[in-house]
Amino acid sequence: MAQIIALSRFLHLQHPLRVSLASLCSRSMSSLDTRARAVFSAAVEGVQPDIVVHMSLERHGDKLLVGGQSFTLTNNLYLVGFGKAVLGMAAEVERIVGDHLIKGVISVPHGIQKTLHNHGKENMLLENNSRITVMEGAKNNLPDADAQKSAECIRELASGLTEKDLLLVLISGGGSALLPAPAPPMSLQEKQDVTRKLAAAGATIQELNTVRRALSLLKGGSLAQCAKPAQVVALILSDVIGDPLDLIASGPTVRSDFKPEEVWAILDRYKLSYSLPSSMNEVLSKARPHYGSQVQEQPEEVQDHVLNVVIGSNTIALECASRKAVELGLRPIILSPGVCGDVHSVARLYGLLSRFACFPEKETPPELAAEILQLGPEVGVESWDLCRTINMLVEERKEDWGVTCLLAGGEPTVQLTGKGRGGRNQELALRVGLELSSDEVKSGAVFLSGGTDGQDGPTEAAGALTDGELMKEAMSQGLDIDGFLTNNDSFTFFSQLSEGQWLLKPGLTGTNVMDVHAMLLPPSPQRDFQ
Ligand SMILES: Nc1ncnc2c1ncn2[C@@H]1O[C@H](COP(=O)(O)OP(=O)(O)OP(=O)(O)O)[C@@H](O)[C@H]1O
Ligand SMILES: O=C(O)[C@H](O)CO
Repeated sequence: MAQIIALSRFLHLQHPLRVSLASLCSRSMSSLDTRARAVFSAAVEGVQPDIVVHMSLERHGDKLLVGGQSFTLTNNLYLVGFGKAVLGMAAEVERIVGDHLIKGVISVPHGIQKTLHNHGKENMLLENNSRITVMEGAKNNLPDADAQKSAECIRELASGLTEKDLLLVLISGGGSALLPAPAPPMSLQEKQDVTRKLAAAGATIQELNTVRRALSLLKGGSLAQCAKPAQVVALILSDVIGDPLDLIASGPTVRSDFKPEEVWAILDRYKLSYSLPSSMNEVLSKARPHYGSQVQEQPEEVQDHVLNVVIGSNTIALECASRKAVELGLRPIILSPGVCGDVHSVARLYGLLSRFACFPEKETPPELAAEILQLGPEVGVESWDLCRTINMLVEERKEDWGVTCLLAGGEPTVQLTGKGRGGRNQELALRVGLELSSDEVKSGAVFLSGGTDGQDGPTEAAGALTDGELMKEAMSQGLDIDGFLTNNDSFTFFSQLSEGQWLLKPGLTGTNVMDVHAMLLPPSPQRDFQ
């Protein structure tokens, strides 16, 4: 604590600020609301599958430049892909290098072609004469027999390649469920049971995918291993905080060490060790059959035929949002692309930051900055990023730079206690609205939280917007916020509030780099800095 207070002193937070209460109550809501929506759209636009592929592949005659390396095209190109966004990625790859493409197979979510077609996203669909076979599966994001069939086709294609060939692997979120290849003797049903139990017990994506990797014939680098001696280039659209290559879609092109004790520790943590099928014991007790002894003796040689390139991520989405903010006359600050942790703590952080940017007393209480910094580890934000943000907020206000647009991304979590309809973005917006409403002095902030895939939980909305008038608005319409929150019913709440005008409904976007948060903080020109 002492350290944190000292840090806040270092940040010059002791300015005696004088705030005029009346001035702070004025709001320019509709304009901020519209700009917040435009900033979100720009974030999503910047990570559209076809756009990120276009930005990362450069074609010069028969040369393909990617990730700083050059590959020669001699009608030697093959393609596989799995994930929610790979259809759009594949369509763009085919537009760029389709003349050298021999064959491709992609595993995509059930019904996605029809949905994209219905949303008018023809640019994300393959041409009728495409050389790529599209296989749909994994209904409700769960591995199923269809996805297993796709995984088999992908494995077969990769296994038949020679050293003259180049395999492009398209990877995006949802790829784990779309590439199920249970290591024998484990059955698909058994593997599905294990992952479902882990997910229901609250395992993180890191834990879940560590287990999935250990039980698979294709994850944890094994797909790239199958393709050897062909060159492998993986284009990855990241949906995991920090973009860990070995975890996104369980890393089929990234060699990972197989450590059974790590897997057992995870199963123990969620008290699952004693309710597992015997096949799992068998899989975990022997070295992976497809990783021969030669591989283990010379691990550094295993993947020198593989190039993994992250072509889209939450960071890129935030950068695009930031550029849009500037265009709209806002002053962007990117807090972090790694916001996680319980939605209560995340909402608290935004409440504190808004309060900080607009404190009502003569001086910012050092406890305010201290509490912000203390929350950092709980919400996945580094102290350095919080300090930088606080410092910029101080500077922007001091120099009267206008409306600030605080941007962040990541994936907070909700502990479900009720049976309502909602998602983590709508629940976060609702909780931030409560924070903003409970402030004595209104900052005039508008907050937006949205899933970049366009779908927040099992709802038709991507997220919602909110501001400090939320509580008053809800009360005047007879809506009991606490009741909706207890039942995790944020979608119903926002649908009923002012005829759903606060919902964010971009429709299915065809991409996924987790969530984007934007908090627009209007200036408070009446502040005097002495
Ligand atoms: N009623 C609800 N209220 C709040 N959050 C919910 C509710 N129902 C589900 N969720 C949360 O929504 C999340 C699942 O939503 P979603 O389908 O958007 O997942 P996702 O993690 O974005 O998946 P993907 O990464 O595959 O897109 C889970 O974290 C779950 O806790
Ligand atoms: O498919 C998966 O494993 C998740 O979406 C994380 O990438």
